[in-house]
Amino acid sequence: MAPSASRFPLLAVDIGNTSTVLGLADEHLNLTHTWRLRTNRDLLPDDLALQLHSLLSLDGMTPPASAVLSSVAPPLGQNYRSALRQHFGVEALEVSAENLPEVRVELDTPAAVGADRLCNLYGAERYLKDHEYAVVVDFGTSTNFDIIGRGRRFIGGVLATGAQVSADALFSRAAKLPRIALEAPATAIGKNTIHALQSGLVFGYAEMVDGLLRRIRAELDAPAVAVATGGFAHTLEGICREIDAYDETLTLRGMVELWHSQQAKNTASRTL
Ligand SMILES: Nc1ncnc2c1ncn2[C@@H]1O[C@H](COP(=O)(O)OP(=O)(O)O)[C@@H](O)[C@H]1O
Ligand SMILES: CC(C)(COP(=O)(O)O)[C@@H](O)C(=O)NCCC(=O)O
Ligand SMILES: [K+]
Repeated sequence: MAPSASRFPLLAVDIGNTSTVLGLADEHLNLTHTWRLRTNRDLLPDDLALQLHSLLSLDGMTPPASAVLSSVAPPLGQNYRSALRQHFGVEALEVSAENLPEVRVELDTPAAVGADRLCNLYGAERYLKDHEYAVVVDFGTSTNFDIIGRGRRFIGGVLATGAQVSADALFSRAAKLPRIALEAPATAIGKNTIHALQSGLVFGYAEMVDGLLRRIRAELDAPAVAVATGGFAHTLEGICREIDAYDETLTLRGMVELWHSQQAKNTASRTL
C-alpha cells in the first residue's frame, strides 16, 4: 500500500559519533536531500531545531511531516526527539531492537546492538535479492561489519577501530610524526614520512578489511555480498578487493525503508 502523502517529506536523522547525517525523502521514498553535520553532543533541543530549520530554508524545503531517528551518541537522540516534537510537531520513530520485533537480532544481548546497525540491516535488503548474506562495512568512528541474512536476520559482526581513530592514536604517541591526510599514496613502499604513513594507514587499513571479509565469508555457508558505506568508504574505493559495492546513502535509505515497514505494519493492524 502506498504511504499517505501527508506523511512527507520524511526526515531521517542518523546520529553517529563523528557525523550526523540527515536526509529528506519524498512520497516515493526517494531521498531528495542529504546533509552531513559534525556531531556535537553539547547541542540542546533548541540548537538542533535551529540547525535543522536553517538547512531546510537554505534548500527551500518544507518542514518534515514525519521522522525516523537513529542515535549512537546519547543524549542527542533524546534531544532531536524533543526538537522535532516542540518545533516541528513531529513524533519521531526511534530505531531500536525493541521497536523492531520483526528483526531477529542473533546476539547475546539483542538490545545492545547499535541503532545504526539495524538501519544498515534494512539498507542491505536490496542486496539480498541475489545473495543469501550481506556484509555491510560501515566506515565510521568505528568500522562496523554487520552480517545480515535474508528474513531480517542480524547474524553478528565485527567492530574495528576506525581509520581516523587509529591515525589519531598514532599521532598522539609519536612526537615526530606529522598529522597527515588519510589518502592513498601511489605505492605501498613510501619514500618519505608522509607517504609511509599513508601506506600504513590506508593500505594497511584496506588489508585489514579484506582479511576480515575473507574470514567472515569462510564462516558463512553461502556467498555474501559486501557493501561499504560511511565517511571513510570512498577513500578505500578501488583499494579493497573484497568489497563489491559502495553505497554512500545505504544507512539513510535503510532508515526510510525501516520507517516504511513500520507504517505498513500499522496500516495493516488498523484495517484488521
Ligand atoms: N568527507 C569525508 N571525506 C573523507 N573521509 C571522511 C569524510 N567524512 C568523514 N570521513 C572519515 O570517516 C570517518 C568517520 O565517518 P563518519 O561516517 O563521519 O562516522 P560516524 O558514523 O561515526 O559519525 C573518519 O575516519 C573520517 O576521517
Ligand atoms: C559500534 C558503534 C560505536 C559505531 O558507531 P559509529 O562509528 O557509527 O559512530 C555503534 O554502533 C555502537 O555504539 N554500537 C553498540 C554496540 C554494538 O552494536 O554491539
Ligand atoms: K554511522
